[in-house]
Amino acid sequence: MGNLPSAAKHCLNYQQLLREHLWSGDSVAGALDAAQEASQLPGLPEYVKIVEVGPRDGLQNEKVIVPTDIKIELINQLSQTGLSVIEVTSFVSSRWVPQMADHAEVMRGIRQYPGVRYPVLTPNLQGFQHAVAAGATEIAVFGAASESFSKKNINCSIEESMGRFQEVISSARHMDIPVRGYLLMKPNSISFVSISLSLLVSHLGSSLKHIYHVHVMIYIIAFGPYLFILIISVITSH
Ligand SMILES: CC(C)(COP(=O)([O-])OP(=O)([O-])OC[C@H]1O[C@@H](n2cnc3c(N)ncnc32)[C@H](O)[C@@H]1OP(=O)([O-])[O-])[C@@H](O)C(=O)NCCC(=O)NCCSC(=O)C[C@@](C)(O)CC(=O)[O-]
Repeated sequence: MGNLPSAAKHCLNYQQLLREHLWSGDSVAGALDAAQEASQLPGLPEYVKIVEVGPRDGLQNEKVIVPTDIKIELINQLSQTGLSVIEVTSFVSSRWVPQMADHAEVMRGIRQYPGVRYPVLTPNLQGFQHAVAAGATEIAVFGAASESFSKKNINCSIEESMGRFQEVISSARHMDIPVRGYLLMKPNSISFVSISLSLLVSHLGSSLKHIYHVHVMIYIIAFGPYLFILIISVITSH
């Protein structure tokens, strides 16, 4: 935690701030003051939730497949940095994403630290069932804002994907498993954010009554001399 850049520290939520101060030996009163001060700043949200997606989003893009024990060690070490949510892996087809083929081994192999949540991606009911069997207690579904992106990523239309998510979400709700939703879009699709979100919410409305957060995540990725901006909308249920 002490190594986090100060900008990142300001993104920590109240519980994190409190924990950080306790770890560093500062008084709880100091932590409370900092949290109260932050929550009183006009226009700022009460907290920002950080989801560390490196073990899943990062490693799925590696050309060389990272060995399972290294992934487990990475997640175990991340668990000790003060992060409260670490996305562990994805229960997708190994034909599509061979980098995530060891999803069950990784899920079973990590040490789950108290206070840290370990969600996984589940594109369909099969993925969800395998995830639960491997011990996942929190999941995320992911859809796309364009038909071509949806087909390319999860091999189905947007409408079909909604049906799959509905199955996954209903099953998750029966098991009291929290669900997050990603909505993927190309960088130039910013204007579609609100339309896509309202479509997604209205499609899933019946099974997603517990939604109360809609976030837009902005990724800025440096690639050589270029900067890419990726906007992702995230709906969280917890
Ligand atoms: C969605 C599927 C599975 C559909 O894949 P499909 O081939 O259309 O599935 P299907 O239902 O036609 O079944 C075909 C075969 O796949 C199997 N199958 C079916 N489902 C599963 C499953 N869950 N896990 C493992 N196997 C599965 C199924 O059992 C069958 O096996 P067979 O009988 O031929 O041996 C496939 O298209 C897929 O795995 N896509 C990968 C999508 C993916 O992981 N994309 C990257 C994550 S999204 C992302 O990175 C963006 C995000 C979220 O990070 C935001 C950001 O960028 O920050």
